[in-house]
Amino acid sequence: MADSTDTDRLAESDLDNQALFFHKYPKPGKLAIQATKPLGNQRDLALAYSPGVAAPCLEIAKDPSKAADYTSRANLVAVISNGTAVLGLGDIGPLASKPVMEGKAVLFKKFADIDVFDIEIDAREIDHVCDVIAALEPTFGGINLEDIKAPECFEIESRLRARMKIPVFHDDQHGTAIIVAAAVRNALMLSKKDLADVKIVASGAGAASLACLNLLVSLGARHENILVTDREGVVYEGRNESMDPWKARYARETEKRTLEDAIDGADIFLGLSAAGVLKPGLLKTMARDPLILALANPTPEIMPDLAREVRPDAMICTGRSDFPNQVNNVLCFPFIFRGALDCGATHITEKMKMAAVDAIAALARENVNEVAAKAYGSDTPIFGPEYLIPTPFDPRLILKIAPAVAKAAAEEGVALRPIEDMGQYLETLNRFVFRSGLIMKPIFKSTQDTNHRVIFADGEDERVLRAAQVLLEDRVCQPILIGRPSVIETRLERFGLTAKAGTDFQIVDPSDDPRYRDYVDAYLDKVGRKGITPDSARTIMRTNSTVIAAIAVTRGEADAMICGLEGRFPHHVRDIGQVIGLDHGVKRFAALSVLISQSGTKFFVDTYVQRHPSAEDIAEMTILAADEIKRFGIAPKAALVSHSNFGSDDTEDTRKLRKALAIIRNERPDLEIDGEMHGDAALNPAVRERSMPASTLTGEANLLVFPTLDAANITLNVVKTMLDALHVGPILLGTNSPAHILTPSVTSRGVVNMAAIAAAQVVQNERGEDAG
Ligand SMILES: NC(=O)C1=CN([C@@H]2O[C@H](COP(=O)(O)OP(=O)(O)OC[C@H]3O[C@@H](n4cnc5c(N)ncnc54)[C@H](OP(=O)(O)O)[C@@H]3O)[C@@H](O)[C@H]2O)C=CC1
Ligand SMILES: CC(=O)C(=O)O
Ligand SMILES: [Mg+2]
Repeated sequence: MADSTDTDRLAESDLDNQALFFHKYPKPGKLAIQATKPLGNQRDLALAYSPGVAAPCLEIAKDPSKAADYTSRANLVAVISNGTAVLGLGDIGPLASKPVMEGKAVLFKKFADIDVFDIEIDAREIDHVCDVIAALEPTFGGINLEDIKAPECFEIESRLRARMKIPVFHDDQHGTAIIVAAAVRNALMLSKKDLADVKIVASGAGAASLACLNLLVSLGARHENILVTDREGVVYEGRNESMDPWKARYARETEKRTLEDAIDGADIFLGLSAAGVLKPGLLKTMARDPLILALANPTPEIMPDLAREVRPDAMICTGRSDFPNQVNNVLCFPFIFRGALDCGATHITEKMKMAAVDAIAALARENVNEVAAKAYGSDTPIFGPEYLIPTPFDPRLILKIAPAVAKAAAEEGVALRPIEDMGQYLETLNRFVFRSGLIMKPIFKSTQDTNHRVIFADGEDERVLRAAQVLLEDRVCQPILIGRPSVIETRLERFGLTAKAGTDFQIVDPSDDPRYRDYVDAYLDKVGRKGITPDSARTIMRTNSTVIAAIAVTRGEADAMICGLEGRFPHHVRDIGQVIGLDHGVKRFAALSVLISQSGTKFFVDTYVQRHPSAEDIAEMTILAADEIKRFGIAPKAALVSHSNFGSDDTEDTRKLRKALAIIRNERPDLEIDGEMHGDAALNPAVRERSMPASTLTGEANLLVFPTLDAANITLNVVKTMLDALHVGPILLGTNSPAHILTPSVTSRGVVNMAAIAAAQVVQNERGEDAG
């Protein structure tokens, strides 16, 4: 088993490699453009392009506000950088900044469904930068300036705000300031200190730091309580080196010259400078219950564990997602822009920023509701030193920040399209709660540090080896690999993976394992009367890694198993059936597949096992699938899909579905389900309403149940390919212990997801046993 020091070492050394791999495959980069209108025929072409396109052009020429109706502009933001202050990496230039800007674009999309063009400009002079950006106004609904260094960024932003009639927002300044202000407010509430009295020492006198200080001052912090340091040390009155008018506002008449001098007695350390600037010893002189905001990215001014050693009373925040209290502008920019775009704001005003601060700070102090709890996984956070602000995954962020910002915009008179019906607006925002594509989050969270053992039948496969490394680093489970140790070691080295076979994970070598005889006996116990002779059992136990994995699970040497990267699905089903068997009361296995795409998450059953299920089989698989879906924190809504719509045809299959519906309604009246119905009626309530106004299904179905394997599997693959969706699964339903059969086309990410699902099933089964 790997201890935490081992896994830390692995994580530090291998994250870079994984990040390079992640960015390169399957397509370089993180973004692509997607058309939102079909271009299926000559007529579509005539509408989308010449001659039809002239009509919206002329409408917009007459009335520019019509661009919001006829183009994507109102939901399109430019993330623009000149690469002069890229994270804490410094002035690495516009081209090298592109991965960060693509990353910001993806966050805009994921968290707030805002489309983004990332624009990296080769321009450093203020005039040049402003001319380039101002000229882009016709294209965009908003401008998010990113990683442009101080002091130029201040002038650039204020000039562009004056020149442009769309929101211009320098994220490193204001996004950071908003989230810092929220964290400070909540921390001071816990330490029972007043912002007007606290002493603040800042490391960094650049874009982020000065904007944070400005906002804190406007909230009540006092200039005379603030000391700012930069590369030259304390910013004092009379200093000439590396000064500018924005820094000069914080120059103090003081004898202090170093961070060490300045931090003495400070209540808040605000780090927006560079890695490792804050040495642990310096924390000793800080006031009681200090707040340490070590926000440099990717490596903070001090790592939380070092800070905690010296100051156990400290509240510690970083910009990173792998520690509690992630104070990062990602908590702000997607949501503030969502609110600003939705009301057609021409500017983001101080009042809109304050509304965002209030919303974020208040959210952390609210009880976590059921929906949000799912984003946090098993440990529901409680407001306190380890939970000063919500995580970026909290689905309530968009519901709170966007309306507050839009309301403030209307009050300030900068909203061209004020939101008229806030209730209705909230409804539309609700779509993010389940469409974020972050569906695997509760699964991963529930497995954290539980250390369950997942055995992989295909332990020599590159995808399994890559997955094993990720699973170890992310503390999802302890992988056990079946394979030849020498092959595994050579491949780990070849793929640049730092995990060590035998140390970081256990290996089961089928040709040389001391438990071999015990395994053969255990197998014969299971299958001895099913036509397997002792001789063939011995051969199978040397050659069939699915059987070996399954025996390991039944002997309690592993908690769950993954196989199927090679070989035929039905053979693996047979082996698992013979050894692990069916869960109590279950008659047949079935396979549930999840498709995650930009347009939502859908579950499909049975995609791999039962060719021609009976009505009883369909009822059973639907109930198993619905229960599995709850593990993802989703309430199942099932549709029995067919070529027939609520009795429009009468065939063997439609009768079968109707009978299945009756069985399910009888056995599980709690389940929201209807059928048989067309696929479009399942997914579109308006279509369903036309044919069956009295349907017991509400909204969009998320579980599609098919009459045959052909129908389910064909639909799965067609939809997956057309939507470029991520397939998670197949999840084998009905097993006595978690066991999953992947398909030969699975990626290493797919292996990770399925191992996490298996580990989460173990966790949940244990909880069920404890409760029972
Ligand atoms: N967590 C979050 O959400 C955010 C974090 N950040 C982080 O903040 C940092 C600064 O970003 P930003 O303000 O945009 O960049 P800027 O280039 O505008 O400012 C950087 C500031 O840090 C100072 N600095 C750099 N190195 C050191 C050092 N070794 N010791 C003391 N001071 C130093 C610079 O000093 P000088 O003036 O002397 O050059 C300058 O004042 C980055 O690490 C960035 O990742 C930024 C935005 C958001
Ligand atoms: C988070 C961010 O914007 C930065 O570190 O620059
Ligand atoms: Mg930035």
